[in-house]
Amino acid sequence: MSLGSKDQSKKKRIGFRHAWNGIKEVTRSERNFKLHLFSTVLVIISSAILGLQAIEWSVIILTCSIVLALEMVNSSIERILDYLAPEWNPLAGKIKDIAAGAVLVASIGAFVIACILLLPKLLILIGVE
Ligand SMILES: Nc1ncnc2c1ncn2[C@@H]1O[C@H](COP(=O)(O)OP(=O)(O)OP(=O)(O)O)[C@@H](O)[C@H]1O
Repeated sequence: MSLGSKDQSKKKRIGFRHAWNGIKEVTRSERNFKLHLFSTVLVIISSAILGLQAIEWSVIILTCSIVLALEMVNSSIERILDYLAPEWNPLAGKIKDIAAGAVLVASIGAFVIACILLLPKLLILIGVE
């Protein structure tokens, strides 16, 4: 039986609320996510002050979103493993390390991109170049 359009839009709203609850949960409980969120806000404020072009904004937003989303996936993997394998287990440890490594790779990439896009404009702004 197919859902009516009213039921479908209610289902979509509920799905969005669950996703929002997930964002609130990691913001509340994950120190690393808070750190990445703070860095994202800092980069966005700096980008606004330095006047990036549309394509540069797109790269910055995409990069920051990837880091935040990966941090959330990493937190989910940690919780799944804490639930399925609460005791010490070498395989669980390796899986957690790999997931944390994925976040680190994306974070290093984001840092390099932020330097490439923001540093030259910052140097011009403070009159070094
Ligand atoms: N059940 C386990 N068995 C073996 N090693 C584990 C286990 N749980 C955690 N570890 C090791 O401790 C590290 C930290 O795991 P933890 O679940 O405490 O994540 P965390 O401190 O929140 O890490 P992150 O900074 O990546 O969010 C893992 O990367 C892994 O090396």
